Amino acid sequence: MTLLRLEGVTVRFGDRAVVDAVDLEVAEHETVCVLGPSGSGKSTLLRVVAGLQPPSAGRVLLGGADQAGVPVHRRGVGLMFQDHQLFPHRDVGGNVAFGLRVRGSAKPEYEERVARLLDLVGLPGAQGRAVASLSGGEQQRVALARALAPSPRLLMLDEPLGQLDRGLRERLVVELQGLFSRLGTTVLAVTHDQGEAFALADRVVVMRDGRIAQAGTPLEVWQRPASEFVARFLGFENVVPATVSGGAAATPWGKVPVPAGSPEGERRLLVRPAGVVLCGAGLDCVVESRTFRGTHVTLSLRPEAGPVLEAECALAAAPAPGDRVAVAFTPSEVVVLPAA
Ligand SMILES: Nc1ncnc2c1ncn2[C@@H]1O[C@H](COP(=O)(O)OP(=O)(O)OP(=O)(O)O)[C@@H](O)[C@H]1O
Repeated sequence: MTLLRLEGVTVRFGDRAVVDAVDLEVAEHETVCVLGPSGSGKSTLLRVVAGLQPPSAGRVLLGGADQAGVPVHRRGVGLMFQDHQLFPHRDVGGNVAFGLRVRGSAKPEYEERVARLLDLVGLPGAQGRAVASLSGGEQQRVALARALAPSPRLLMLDEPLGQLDRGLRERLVVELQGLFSRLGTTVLAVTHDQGEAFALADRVVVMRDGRIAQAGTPLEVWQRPASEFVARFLGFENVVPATVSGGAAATPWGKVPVPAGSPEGERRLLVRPAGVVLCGAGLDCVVESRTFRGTHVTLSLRPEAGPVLEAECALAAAPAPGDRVAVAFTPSEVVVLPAA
């Protein structure tokens, strides 16, 4: 069932639409991550759903009910923003209990719930600790427990792990995912970090200039970016102009095979690095640099023609900078994109 529905939501500041006719649905128990570069309108979209920003046009429906005129505290949404989330002068328990006390819960009732939430976020018994004594990751968990405390029907996260270092972020993303699925929480999160979005979300929504550039499962978006913008935003660099016909594309790198059924004509072409394969004969390149990625190596190759190519290869097979190599292209890793 649909919990949240946005219909043609537009927010204008002056004559600029920073959110532009956005339609979006979030199903119950679903985690949707809105992803996009800085300034694409992600936070503004969240603020509209929360009731912190009135839309200039369009409707926000929660559980089928139009939220026009419904104030923030009556929408039943939980909010967790990236900074200054915690009250520094309250202890951990006081922070988590805040929303419950405001709602008028009795002390024994909320104390039990606070204890259960702190267990859930991996901080059992931390009620009496001072906020200042917590690490960044612990503070993030307390903020999460506080947002979850009043059992919001929709939890909204704005750059939830933005301040944390990568290792901690990766661990917390996995924990959050488990927690949301155990609790059956419906989540709308915004982030500019594609790794975070792809790890957390059932569905990702990529925004560009206030509009939805693409929506789909992480796998769909990753495998079939809808445009050069989305491809580049995901970090893919191998995008060139191409003329597609008869199962191949004429590109600055020469002929590149494309998947069967690809659209023909003047297009843009994405070759994922995994589809640039070192082989005995093909496009001659010089290795410019290589970066170890743990499970594989990313190579930056200077081809005899066309722009620099990014390739991936196994650790053991990695050539060194300055080496001459030849590459061929694997059609399953090639995506024909619309012309720019
Ligand atoms: N109250 C406001 N008045 C005028 N312009 C605003 C206001 N709030 C936001 N904007 C502008 O709207 C655009 C979108 O802002 P928003 O914060 O929604 O983007 P974002 O995608 O969340 O970016 P970031 O990732 O940097 O937080 C920005 O250009 C911003 O400057």
